[in-house]
Amino acid sequence: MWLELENVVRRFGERSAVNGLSMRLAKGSIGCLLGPSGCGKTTALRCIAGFEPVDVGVIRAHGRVLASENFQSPPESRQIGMVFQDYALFPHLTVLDNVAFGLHRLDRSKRKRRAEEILETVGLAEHRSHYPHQLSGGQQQRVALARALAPEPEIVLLDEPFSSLDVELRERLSVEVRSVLKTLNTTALLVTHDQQEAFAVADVVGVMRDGKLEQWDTPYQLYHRPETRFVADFIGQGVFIPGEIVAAGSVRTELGVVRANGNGQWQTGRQVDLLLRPDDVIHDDASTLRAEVCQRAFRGAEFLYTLKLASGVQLLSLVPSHHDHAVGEQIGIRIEPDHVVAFARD
Ligand SMILES: Nc1ncnc2c1ncn2[C@@H]1O[C@H](COP(=O)(O)OP(=O)(O)OP(=O)(O)O)[C@@H](O)[C@H]1O
Repeated sequence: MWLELENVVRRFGERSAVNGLSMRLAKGSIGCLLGPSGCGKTTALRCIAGFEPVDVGVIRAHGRVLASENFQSPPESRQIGMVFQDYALFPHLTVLDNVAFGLHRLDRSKRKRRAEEILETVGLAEHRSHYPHQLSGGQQQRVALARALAPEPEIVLLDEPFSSLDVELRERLSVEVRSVLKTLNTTALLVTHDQQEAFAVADVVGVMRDGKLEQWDTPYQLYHRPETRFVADFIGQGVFIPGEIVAAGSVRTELGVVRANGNGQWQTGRQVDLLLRPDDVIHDDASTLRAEVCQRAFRGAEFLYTLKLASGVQLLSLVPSHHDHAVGEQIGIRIEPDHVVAFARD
């Protein structure tokens, strides 16, 4: 593994900001720590970079121990590049000089060539003589990325790199940054509280809660196979509906018997909650199962309908927008069972 954290703990007084964090990232992979404010993402990143010591546990990277309880290698020897939220560019240096800044080991002409090469990769070659204030926020962040990548670090850490940008730019830049990292086969770890960003950039995402990971998985698995309710709630939209297990993998609900993937034991008679995502509830005129439209949000290509069952239980359903139904109308629905997940009720 190229980056490995084993049971890492970092305490501030009584409180453990990072509290038994374990994760592994393969060479060339992009990982992401995703979680609500205060869950310890930034502290974890700072421990990896060497700006915070580790109280318990070990951090290994590219074949070396970087930090453990009684050892801290200095940040500058870790071969780790950092990209911060606020770019932290030098205002009095040109784009080219900003990027060349970290290349002090190379001679002058090699520095310039390397800086030009990496500016080409991030699509900013023609801005090489500009100063940071002459660039847009997105361009400045790409310069910051180029500067971090120029010395060819073994790992790049990105701390909320897009959060000061507007939504549209954020989306575009996440895709661009992923493409640059993949082109260079760079191993990277991103920290964000924005799920869309995590999914757009990373191969593998860890949902953090109270200083540790709830699940470290592909975006697809996190969305369709959340292992805990916290992950199910934090990732994507959805509702829980009550049910009872009637056989392994079968749950009786108000919607009929639904096939489901379980995260608990399949004892017959056990009470569970089924997670239904908006894409699990399909609009089907031919279905005898009916639900009333309570709310609708137009999203261009689709409507997000909030539907009410006879019992009053509400569902969300994503429906192509040419199916234009009014609030109060009854529509036919069926459940697409492939991805339904059941959670045992305590
Ligand atoms: N230097 C510090 N001294 C004391 N407490 C700290 C310090 N740094 C972080 N903390 C605390 O540790 C917890 C985790 O903070 P951290 O910044 O790692 O969270 P985060 O998930 O990155 O949050 P955010 O998304 O809001 O930045 C918080 O309760 C924070 O107040």
